[in-house]
Amino acid sequence: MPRMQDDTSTGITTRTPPVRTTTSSYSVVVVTGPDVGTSFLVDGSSPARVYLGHGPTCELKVSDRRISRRHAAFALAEGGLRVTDLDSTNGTFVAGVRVFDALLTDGEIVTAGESTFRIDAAGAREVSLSAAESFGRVVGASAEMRRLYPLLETLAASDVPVVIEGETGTGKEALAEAIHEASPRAAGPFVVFDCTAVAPTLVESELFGHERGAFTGAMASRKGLFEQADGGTLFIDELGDLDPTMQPKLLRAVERMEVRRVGGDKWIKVNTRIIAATRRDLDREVQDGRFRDDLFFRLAVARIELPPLRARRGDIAHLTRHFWKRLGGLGEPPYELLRRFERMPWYGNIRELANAVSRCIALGEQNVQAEPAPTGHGDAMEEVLALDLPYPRARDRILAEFENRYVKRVLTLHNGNVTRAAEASGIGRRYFTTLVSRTGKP
Ligand SMILES: Nc1ncnc2c1ncn2[C@@H]1O[C@H](COP(=O)(O)OP(=O)(O)OP(=O)(O)O)[C@@H](O)[C@H]1O
Repeated sequence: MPRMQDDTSTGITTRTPPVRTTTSSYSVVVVTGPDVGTSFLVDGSSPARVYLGHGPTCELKVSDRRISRRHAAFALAEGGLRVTDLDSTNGTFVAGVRVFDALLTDGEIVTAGESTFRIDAAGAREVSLSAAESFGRVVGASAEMRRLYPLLETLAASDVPVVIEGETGTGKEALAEAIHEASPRAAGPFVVFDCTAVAPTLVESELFGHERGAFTGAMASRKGLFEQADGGTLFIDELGDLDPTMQPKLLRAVERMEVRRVGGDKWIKVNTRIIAATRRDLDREVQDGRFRDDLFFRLAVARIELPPLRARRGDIAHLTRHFWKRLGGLGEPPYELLRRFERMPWYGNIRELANAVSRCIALGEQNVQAEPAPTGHGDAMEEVLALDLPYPRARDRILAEFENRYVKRVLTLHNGNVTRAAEASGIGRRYFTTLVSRTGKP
């Protein structure tokens, strides 16, 4: 049974949805130019942004070469259809004026390249939205997210490469993992590679492994991430930052599903699904020659855009409740907190929201579950000193208490993510994990 919750007090309703909903709709019709007659209907069943361009994955794909690969985006907005120029080479014009962002209404004409487009209001339309309020670990009840869920289910069942796009903190990695977990590969490994985290000279051995003696310091042979992810999914984060010299090698690995370790001479077969993410506009990277188009075609078989949190405000209260509960907040998050959060811009997106919730809980705002202190009150150091223990035992007690509180706090601040908590603590992941198990935290 889906959860029923209606919080009209915050102006946001997270009610198990009516499966059908009504939205406005607009047709974008090519009225002059090489693609005259082509049109695209933007309604509530479209992705949050519908792209115009000559790139292969644009919904409104045109052959006009004076239009950039991903030239502009259309999105339904209150009172009209919003057009946003995506830093195109030749610009987007409304009534002869170059625009970067404009609200269009019925009958308006947009010009780009050698083409003109007419915007036709197509009336209110009824569309179906998924009734789900989450997709695995990815939580979201806004129309923008519920529109995505059926596509995510289809992608999870398939084995095609996927590219997830979105600003930092929008949940790209969480979504990749959710797709993996909902896929037939769920029992296999989910392995993460961040293209920005490894020096360019080490990327090859990281991805494909190396043989003993392949380079100074290669004391033993080692499997690369492609092999480690065999039978599962390899998530390549920040794909747009992959060094150009590595791009043909990655293409070969993805096309043939075989890798050769650095310093090795045999090709090793792998069975690894690739999901990649980027905060960069890959079309622009391709257009500007920084990213190979053949690799782009191979990986962007399916493309998902995760809208920024400020573009799906309907999720703010829902996510706040989710994190509040997950991070140990007592009862419901305070009403004032929800109101304040709903007004904030969230440039750091969901990561920023999760951190804000954990700060509220950790810093003892209303409705916060009390931290279990050793005796329930007072300064832990004073309490241990008052026991008049021998020095080594007193020191161990205080250290244990410090470690316990430190680990708990940093884990809370980083949403339980051990890797990030270890980084923030400035200690190795392995040592941090030892601390976690010593303090009995998850
Ligand atoms: N829809 C969601 N529901 C629940 N938790 C989410 C959701 N989206 C993101 N998160 C959580 O927010 C944090 C940031 O998400 P994630 O790391 O997946 O973002 P990202 O887009 O990959 O960020 P970056 O581009 O910086 O790598 C994670 O702790 C993740 O679990």
